[in-house]
Amino acid sequence: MPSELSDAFKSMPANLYKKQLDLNSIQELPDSHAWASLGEHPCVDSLIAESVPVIDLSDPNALTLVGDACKSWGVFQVINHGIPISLLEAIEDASRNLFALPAEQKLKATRPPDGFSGFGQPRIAPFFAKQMWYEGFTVLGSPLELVSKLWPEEYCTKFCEVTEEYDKQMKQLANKLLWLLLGSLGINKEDVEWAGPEGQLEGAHAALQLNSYPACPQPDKAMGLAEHTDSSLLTILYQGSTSGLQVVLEGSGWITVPPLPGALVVNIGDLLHILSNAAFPSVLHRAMVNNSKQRISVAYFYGPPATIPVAPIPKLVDSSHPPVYRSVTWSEFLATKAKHFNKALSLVRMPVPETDSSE
Ligand SMILES: O=C(O)CCC(=O)C(=O)O
Ligand SMILES: [Fe+2]
Repeated sequence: MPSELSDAFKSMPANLYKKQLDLNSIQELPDSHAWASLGEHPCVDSLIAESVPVIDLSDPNALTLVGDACKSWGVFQVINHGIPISLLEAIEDASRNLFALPAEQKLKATRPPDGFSGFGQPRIAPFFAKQMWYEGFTVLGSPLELVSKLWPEEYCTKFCEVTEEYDKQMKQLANKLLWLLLGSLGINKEDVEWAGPEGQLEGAHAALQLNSYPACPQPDKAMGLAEHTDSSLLTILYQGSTSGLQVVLEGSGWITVPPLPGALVVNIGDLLHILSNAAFPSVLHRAMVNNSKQRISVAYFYGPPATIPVAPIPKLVDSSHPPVYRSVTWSEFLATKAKHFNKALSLVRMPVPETDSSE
């Protein structure tokens, strides 16, 4: 099993750049990008009154509100989160500049088939018959080596300064959110072995994913990012001011997470679903496109140290709540997901105990 996060895809190489078209120059939706069945899974915004909770982190009731949102939705938006708007705007600008580079220039920094960082289609692309109206740039660790293939030193330094500051501030927020989320389940710093004595989660890993969805000539037939759950503990998403993110509301269907000025979307990932012994659902989500403007989003995937076994927290396990999952490291889970995609969680699920038929 891979020991480093960056090695997670070594056993499942996928060429995610080879056939990439320059989406900015296409006037008509090619068949390769036309998703026939989208109409079967429409967005139900106009049919339901509910919406993804918006939580003010400075609210004295934040713990309860966050706990309720995580249990029923697996996703919420946060305001008063402490990340300056100027930093959110700076990372959006930096992403726009990156994606505006000419296609042949981007080829110099494509994601290697078995690697993590660089330009490319999403890792989930091989599991879908059609291609997504999407381009991504993933950063694990410092992006300096990669971006120095794209820009002169002065531009690289600026880009790296923004991503490093973003990473630093997101890490603090992710830490705070994780303890708040776990706190809502009655979990303290002593209950998580890898948290460290002060709960500082020193070894926590994170990856930054810059997403671009160019304006699309036929948005009702195209898919930005197909439905998936994230493999993280939690993901913090900045979606700027352009709508596109949708989540599944169980029993109702897809609903939009509307962009709110300065707000961040927080969603539960597969590993927190496991850690919480399935108390928090890992929310299914997707991104749609529009025909008037490019949409940029920035996802910060926050997870545990790469090789620490993640399992349901013992305090959440008892005879009436047996462990739903076996333990798995983030690296192992990423490798499993790369191979089996939406079956990965079921592959780490504990077998359901057989019931005694004589009773
Ligand atoms: O662009 C979005 O709204 C969603 C992005 C996302 O789900 C991801 O990067 O995993
Ligand atoms: Fe996602």
